[in-house]
Amino acid sequence: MGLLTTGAPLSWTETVPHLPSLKAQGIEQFIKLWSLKGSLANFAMKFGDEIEYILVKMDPETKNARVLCEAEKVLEQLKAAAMEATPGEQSMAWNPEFASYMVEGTPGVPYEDSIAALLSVEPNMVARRNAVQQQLGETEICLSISFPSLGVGTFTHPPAAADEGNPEAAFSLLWPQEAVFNGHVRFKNLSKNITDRRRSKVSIHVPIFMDEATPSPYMDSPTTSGETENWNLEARPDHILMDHMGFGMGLCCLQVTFQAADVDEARMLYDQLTPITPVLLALSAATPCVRGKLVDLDSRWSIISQSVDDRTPEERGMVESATVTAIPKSRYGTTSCYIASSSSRFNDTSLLIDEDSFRKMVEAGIDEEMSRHVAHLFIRSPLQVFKERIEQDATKSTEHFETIQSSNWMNMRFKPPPLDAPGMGWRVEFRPTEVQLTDFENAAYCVFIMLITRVIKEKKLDFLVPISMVSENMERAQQRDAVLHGKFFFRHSVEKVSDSAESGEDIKEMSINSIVNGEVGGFPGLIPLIQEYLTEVVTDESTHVRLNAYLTLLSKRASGSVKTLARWTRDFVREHPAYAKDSDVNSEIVYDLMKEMDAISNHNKECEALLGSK
Ligand SMILES: Nc1ncnc2c1ncn2[C@@H]1O[C@H](COP(=O)(O)OP(=O)(O)OP(=O)(O)O)[C@@H](O)[C@H]1O
Ligand SMILES: N[C@@H](CCC(=O)O)C(=O)O
Ligand SMILES: N[C@@H](CS)C(=O)O
Repeated sequence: MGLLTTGAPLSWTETVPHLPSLKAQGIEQFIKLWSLKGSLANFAMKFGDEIEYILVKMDPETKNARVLCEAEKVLEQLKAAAMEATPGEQSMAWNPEFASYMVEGTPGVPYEDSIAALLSVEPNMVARRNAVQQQLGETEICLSISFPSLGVGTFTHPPAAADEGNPEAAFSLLWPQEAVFNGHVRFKNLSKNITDRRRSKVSIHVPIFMDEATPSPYMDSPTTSGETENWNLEARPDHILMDHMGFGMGLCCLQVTFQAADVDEARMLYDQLTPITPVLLALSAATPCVRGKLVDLDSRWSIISQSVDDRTPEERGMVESATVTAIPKSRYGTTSCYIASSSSRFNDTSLLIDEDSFRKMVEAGIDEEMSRHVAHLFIRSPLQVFKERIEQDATKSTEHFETIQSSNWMNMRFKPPPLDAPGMGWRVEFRPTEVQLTDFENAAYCVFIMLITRVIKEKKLDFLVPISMVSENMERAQQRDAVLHGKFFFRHSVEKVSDSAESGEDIKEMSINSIVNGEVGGFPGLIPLIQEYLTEVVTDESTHVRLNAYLTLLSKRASGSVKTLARWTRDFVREHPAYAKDSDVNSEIVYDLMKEMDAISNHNKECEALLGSK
């Protein structure tokens, strides 16, 4: 959801003169925050999930499924209904997301660190889905997926045409402004400022899945008449092309946030969970259809990365410059460094930092690793600044820090306690997991992430590999069927850090199956490690059974005995009578896919291939 402060937003041109001051204030705010909150201790472990849902309008007569752009109205109703249901203590909370067809739901208050809380994750998700569905009409459905045919013809309801080349719509030939959430300026403003900073539309390339009848080479063409020449300049053989932030940020995920006891524990968890993020990306793969085509990737990650890439041509290294430093990646991308002092030897890539910010933090007594992490975030420009609040008092606001922090979208996010929330501690957010179709699956992934965090904490396990290997693993995790065929750098011994790890002796390339389920005589496996922990802390048989159902799902996904949503969707498309084996997922297939998904997520249909036998 990001930072949702309000006011009159500055355009990118208006922001430029203020950049040095905004960054200086942002760092001053972080330094202040560190001095006020750095020594907070003894916070209880808490956690919460965030699920992004989409609204879909089904038209049984024409067999069309379109995204329903009514999130603003639905959110208002959801908030009102939540208030009415349990005054004072709401069981769910609702927030906007980038697209006008998305809503984000979280538990009303974070969960406590207890086994009972783990068991309440799924019922809460069920209640959330029902709550959204209750606000919808008969032919309107709520799904926790990324919509497969964004940008294909008139893909919204009410119908809206892309305002071709309109600067307000970030010049997209395919995406209408009506599909961006209008109830908060953040989303349109981010989209516009990204385009303006970059000095061109975003350009998103995704390799197409080459099926038997897919034209080869495949050249994408715009669905509208305008700007064909520019489109052709951007298009790449065998790739589909998309030209708006919505194609990325209009996709959905499942995120889990943890509160740590103190800042040191938060740093440790941030680092230890980082090598596990690619494993979850591969294991949760759910995005094989993009812009109405089967693609040769299984996840949303690189699409979102390209969709918010605000780097200038000089920063992207496309135009030589003696004064501008090239930045190797987008602001949505893989984590660049570990942040605990003890992890620093695994930071094996050169890290771009904002030198001035770094110097100020070190001079203020903040250690080098933390200063480097924040100075790395600060290589990015603020994209969301409000006229009324350019000058701020660092004892009262952290807005300029948060503006940069909340638009650095990486595998993990390290979240300082807000200034004005005395009960809130240091938190870390686990961000890459693809959202799953059913509440059972989303609960399974959330509980798994929570339990592995618990195990890391209790058993002091060490998963660190050089950060360059995490980046490589993130690339591998997105590949088609990475869960079955990918190999990932992983430590095969989880003893406390040893010197051998430094020389790489402790690290092997392992399959997701080996990492998740373990190897005979080798790596014990994440699930066996969790199970061992559960036998120590859970005495009640029925609790074991329920938690084991979640672990079994992930275990079977890892071994390939049940499909990821990506594989299941691919198979559905390829077996559909209207599929011509040419990679095209036409409107009839999309309609039937949405219908099938709705039936499965509402328990009207069993799906053993996806969920396993219960
Ligand atoms: N004290 C806490 N400890 C752990 N989790 C928390 C805590 N407070 C909130 N959460 C969880 O954090 C998530 C939302 O975090 P936050 O309110 O910081 O949202 P956000 O701004 O959307 O974050 P982001 O943009 O980083 O996703 C929810 O899952 C919520 O349940
Ligand atoms: N929808 C984005 C996340 C947006 C956010 O950071 O809140 C994703 O799928 O990763
Ligand atoms: N929802 C994300 C992307 S726009 C954010 O607000 O940060």
